Amino acid sequence: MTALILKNVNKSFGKVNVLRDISLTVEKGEFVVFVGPSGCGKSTLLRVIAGLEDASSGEVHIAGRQVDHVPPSKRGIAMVFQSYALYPHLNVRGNMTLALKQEKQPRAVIEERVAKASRMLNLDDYLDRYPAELSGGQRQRVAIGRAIVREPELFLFDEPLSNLDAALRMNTRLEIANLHRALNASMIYVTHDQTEAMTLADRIVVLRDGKVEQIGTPMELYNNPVNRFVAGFLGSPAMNFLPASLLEAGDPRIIGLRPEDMFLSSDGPFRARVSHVEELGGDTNVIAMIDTHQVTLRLFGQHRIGEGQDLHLGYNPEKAFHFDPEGHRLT
Ligand SMILES: Nc1ncnc2c1ncn2[C@@H]1O[C@H](COP(=O)(O)OP(=O)(O)OP(=O)(O)O)[C@@H](O)[C@H]1O
Repeated sequence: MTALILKNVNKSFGKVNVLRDISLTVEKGEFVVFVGPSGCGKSTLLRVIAGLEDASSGEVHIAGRQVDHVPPSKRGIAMVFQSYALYPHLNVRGNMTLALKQEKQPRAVIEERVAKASRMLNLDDYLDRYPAELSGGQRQRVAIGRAIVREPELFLFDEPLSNLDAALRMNTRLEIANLHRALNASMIYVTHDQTEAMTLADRIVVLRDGKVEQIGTPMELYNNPVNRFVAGFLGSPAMNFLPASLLEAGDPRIIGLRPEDMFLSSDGPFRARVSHVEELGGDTNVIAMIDTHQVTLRLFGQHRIGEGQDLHLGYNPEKAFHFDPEGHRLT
């Protein structure tokens, strides 16, 4: 059975079309990530799925049931927000059990589910604490635990890690990946952190201006983006774009080169001046100007390169992407 089907979903606020003709199928057990620039409609789409917003037209089906007129609490979904949204006057156990009590689940079921979720999330020692007595990471784990105990058909995550610091983000990201595996749950996850998107997703949906630009596995999108927008959106540092006329006068195309596919080469075709060097220890990012175009190279290891230095740069032609001036992919 499919976890979610969206059929031609549109949403407008007044005259503004925020979601445009979105169709998508999520299989049971799949982890699907929505990415896209700020304002592209990721959260609105999640809220339409959750029932917190009504679609202006189109259909939402969850686990085989059309839910367009079903209230959020009856859709079989559980949502985890960036802000945690815990009840401050309830302790961890109270936060995790509230929805189950409202559903009038038997006490034994409630206890069993809380025990299982708190074990999975390492929350056993915190069940009597109140949200104010927890760290940000612990609060987010409680919010995730609250979703798990409901055993939803579909988990919805809205940027759940964006309030956490970098180290905690990485740990919690791994926990979410483990949870997905352990629960074999269907999950939809909104983020604008593309590391989260690349590492967590079975499939990524790239949105732009309320429309789906491309859907695919992380590597499909990375290796075979349909256009310049997707090519530039996935990958960190981002893909470099250079006018092909730098190599051949009059060529209107744009060349796309990933930072790892450019290198130092004394007979390389590009002359560049280094504007900045980021030494990461294991890697070095070199930011340089080719004419008026900024490029980033990702070099393996440590390099003695200084600002203002002139370099010759080469690239691997097999790894080059070509786009027409409108950004459509050519090769
Ligand atoms: N209740 C509302 N009324 C009017 N416009 C809205 C409403 N909610 C969202 N919008 C608009 O819809 C568009 C999409 O917003 P949405 O929050 O879905 O984007 P997003 O991709 O999640 O962005 P971000 O990454 O910044 O959170 C934005 O232009 C936003 O201003």
